Amino acid sequence: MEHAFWHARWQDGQIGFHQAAINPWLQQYWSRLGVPGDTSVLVPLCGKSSDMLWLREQGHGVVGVELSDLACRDFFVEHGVQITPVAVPEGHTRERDGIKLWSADFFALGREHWGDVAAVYDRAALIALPPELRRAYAAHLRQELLSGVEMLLVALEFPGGEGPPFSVTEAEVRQLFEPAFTVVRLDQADTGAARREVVYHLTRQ
Ligand SMILES: C[S@@+](CC[C@H](N)C(=O)[O-])C[C@H]1O[C@@H](n2cnc3c(N)ncnc32)[C@H](O)[C@@H]1O
Repeated sequence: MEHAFWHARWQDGQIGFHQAAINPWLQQYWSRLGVPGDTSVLVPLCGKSSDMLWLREQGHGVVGVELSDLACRDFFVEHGVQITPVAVPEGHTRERDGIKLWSADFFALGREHWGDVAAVYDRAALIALPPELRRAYAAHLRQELLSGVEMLLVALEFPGGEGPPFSVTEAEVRQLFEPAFTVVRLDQADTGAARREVVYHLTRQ
């Protein structure tokens, strides 16, 4: 998926993927991961997700990575915070009250940028990427995450169709992440139009 595609989506306000409400799977299953509250959580391809605020409220530091500078700006502005972005070689950063957003290509950042994280929260990140980038995404996480890092992954399954979003089955999740990660399917729910959300708990081995 070209960067220009996502920049255009944000520019034109075509962000139907954005949810104003906190994700119910996050609220239901986060505690199952057993991540201590004073640790940091990486949120890849974060958009302007309010889920980051919820994670912060649980005591976590939050590091979000998002291609669109508009999205990063809007996240803070919509929560009443004006921040001057800091230019860095990879893009820009904005940081306030334990939430740091990088407007940068996720694949250009690694552990040296996002620091020590105990967990990853993926809602609509993996499924936003076409097949070759899904492989690159899983490989990048495998490369950059230390043993013991937990991950909550919300995927979507549906027959056929052109993405994004893309349908990502359990078989593909396992193919992408095992054996470097253990993969436990936690739950699922039909969301209408033959779509099913499936939530997984992964642990980096
Ligand atoms: C489907 S949206 C999901 C956003 C967010 N996770 C949510 O739940 O609202 C996917 C996001 O990934 C961003 N994105 C796509 N490719 C990216 C990349 N290579 N690096 C960082 N962000 C990227 C897009 O700009 C878009 O905001």
